[in-house]
Amino acid sequence: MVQGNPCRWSAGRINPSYDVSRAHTPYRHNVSTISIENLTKRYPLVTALDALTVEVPDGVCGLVGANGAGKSTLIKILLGLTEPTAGTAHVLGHNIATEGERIRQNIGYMPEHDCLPPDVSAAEFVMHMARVSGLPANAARQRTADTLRHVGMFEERYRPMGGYSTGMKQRVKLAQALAHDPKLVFLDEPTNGLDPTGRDEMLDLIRRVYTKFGISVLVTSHLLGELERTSDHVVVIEGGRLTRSESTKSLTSEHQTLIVEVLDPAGGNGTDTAMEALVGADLAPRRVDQLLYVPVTDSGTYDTIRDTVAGAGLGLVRLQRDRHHMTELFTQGSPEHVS
Ligand SMILES: Nc1ncnc2c1ncn2[C@@H]1O[C@H](COP(=O)(O)OP(=O)(O)OP(=O)(O)O)[C@@H](O)[C@H]1O
Repeated sequence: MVQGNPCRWSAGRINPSYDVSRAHTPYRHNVSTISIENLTKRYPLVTALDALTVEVPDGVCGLVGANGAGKSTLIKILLGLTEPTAGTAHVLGHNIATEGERIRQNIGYMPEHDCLPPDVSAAEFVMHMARVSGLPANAARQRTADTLRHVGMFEERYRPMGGYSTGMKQRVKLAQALAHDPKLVFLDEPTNGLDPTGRDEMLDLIRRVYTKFGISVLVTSHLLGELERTSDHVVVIEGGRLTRSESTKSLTSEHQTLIVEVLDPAGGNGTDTAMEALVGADLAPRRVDQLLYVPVTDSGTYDTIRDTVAGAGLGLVRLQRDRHHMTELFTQGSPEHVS
């Protein structure tokens, strides 16, 4: 069960002639890492996945859904830990029903829950996982050092893991998923239990798993917002069904909104006047303090705002595109805009 070139990871650090065929791989939207067709999983009391069909491209893909949406079930099926009730899936081109071993040779898995033996050090544990995956002793030792260095656990690697903080444990779980140099890793809720700083550091590490080492990532979260800057692509599931599958860029750039700020040269309340005038021009402004947020309906919206504001005798101080965040797109009611 030796995976790929056992020296590639370490060679990346010490050898300038490192094989860059996978590192710094540009994101390729048209390459499917995982292909899922009509995947269904029924438990006696609940349907965890309901005819799910989706293509997961190369790169970092966020799998987002509320608790119980079916994320862990999907990962377990793709790993071959549980069988689907119906449907098929291919991981790295291999069929989950018939080529489970090939798939497992090429993927790493970071489980959601704490699973680290407390009396064992990180170095011993990651080394063991690399050996179990089939690496020869020397390569496993080198890879263990490299992965623990990558996740920032090199200094602490000889301490028993029972004394580690949650953040340190999450990092070791990530290191063991990477130890055998897989082509793809499944990370199940890697930011669980982390404080905001720890979460940001973990998200940066995950991003670098792809940009630095060329390992594709499927990362789950119940928090849509945190995957925005980490993921190239986002798959959203709800009740085991697909809600959305889109590139992060297109998700956050759709539904454009313009921020409008005006000034009344006569000294009155220009914002109220502008609000009234824009509604009269068939736009749908929303007011937050002295700013108006106006949804873009077509390419003429800019001109309409400019002309309407000028026609109302006001000065246009600001006409600026609002940047959308993924959380807004899935929030009920009026989104809160963050510029
Ligand atoms: N082994 C099982 N037996 C019965 N029902 C299960 C089993 N595993 C999961 N479920 C149910 O399937 C549904 C989906 O669970 P799953 O763990 O996949 O969701 P999730 O999106 O990963 O949520 P969480 O983040 O809370 O783990 C839930 O209703 C859960 O209770």
